[in-house]
Amino acid sequence: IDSIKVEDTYDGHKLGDVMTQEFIDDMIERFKNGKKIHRKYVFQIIKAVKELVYAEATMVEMEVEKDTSLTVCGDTHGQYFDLMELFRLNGFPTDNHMYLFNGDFVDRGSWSTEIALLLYAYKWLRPNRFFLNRGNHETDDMNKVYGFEGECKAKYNEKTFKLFSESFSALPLATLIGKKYLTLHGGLFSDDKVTLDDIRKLDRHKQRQPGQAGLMMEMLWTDPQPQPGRGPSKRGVGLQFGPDVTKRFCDNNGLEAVIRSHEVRMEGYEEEHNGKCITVFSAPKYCDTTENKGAYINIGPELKLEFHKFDAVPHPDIKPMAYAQNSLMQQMAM
Ligand SMILES: O=C(O)c1nn[nH]c1-c1ccccc1
Ligand SMILES: [Mn+2]
Ligand SMILES: [Mn+2]
Ligand SMILES: [Mn+2]
Repeated sequence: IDSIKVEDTYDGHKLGDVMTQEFIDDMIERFKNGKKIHRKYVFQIIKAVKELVYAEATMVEMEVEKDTSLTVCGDTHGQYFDLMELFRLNGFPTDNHMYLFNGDFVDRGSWSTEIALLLYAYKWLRPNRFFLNRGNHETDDMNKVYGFEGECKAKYNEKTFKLFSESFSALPLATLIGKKYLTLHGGLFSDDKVTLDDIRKLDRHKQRQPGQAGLMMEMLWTDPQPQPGRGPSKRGVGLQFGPDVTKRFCDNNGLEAVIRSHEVRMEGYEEEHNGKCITVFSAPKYCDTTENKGAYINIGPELKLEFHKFDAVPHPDIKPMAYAQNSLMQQMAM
């Protein structure tokens, strides 16, 4: 990247070798005004974060220390202006206001590069105060179809997407909060015997994409169901798990609850399975069509869950999936 020179005419804040709050504040304003940042900085940010998250455990373990708090957010799906609304209501990330984003940062909404770069910039600035779990939309197959690949190529270039793709494969798959709440994007497993240690021991670097079977796929794809036992997934990938599965997993692993995302909820969140399976979704008015609220969860040092809902805000007139590459049929017709 050193060979790339930033032109004197570039009107944005300059980035040196380390991330700064000033750079982030300038980037937030540029993105709000429909501007981009220099591709040199895009490469720097993604490469720095890829190295940071690569070195993290497959299950990150963190505590909410005295005088700090943690906000858990669910899917944001490229809805940058709604993420700004969340930060306006709940506070921007700081040293003692930590954030965890529980996957599906990108795809669908047409400001996916803005969201990904902002979350990455915060990760680089405060790596031990800002946490990212991989979602099923941090994968090549989904990004090709649901807009992120097309948006990277349209706003930046092909290399930008390749770097993001490599960084997505490096992301942790779960984050344990205060030994009581396991957060992951999708949900639980086809096997009752899976323990936190199995997740810790999972070598995520051996398998870059989740595929159609296995622990990684299930962590990114499964959904809760009201009936006991396990059932087929409505998505054709993964499975559905009932309240008994969640109870056994929590009891076997000393957990209070599992916090997951991956599905829209009309109120932005939902406590299911007798409060042991919690869904949090942070993309209000999803795809500009569903009349759902967004939500986030605030957790203090006493590890109590405080649920907050919020509404979508107006955004520039760019539709969801504006950069999605031509559909496969159209591509074949080319
Ligand atoms: O984009 C979504 O709605 C989504 N969020 N998580 N998984 C999906 C999805 C969308 C289409 C097909 C399969 C999964
Ligand atoms: Mn999603
Ligand atoms: Mn998902
Ligand atoms: Mn919208």
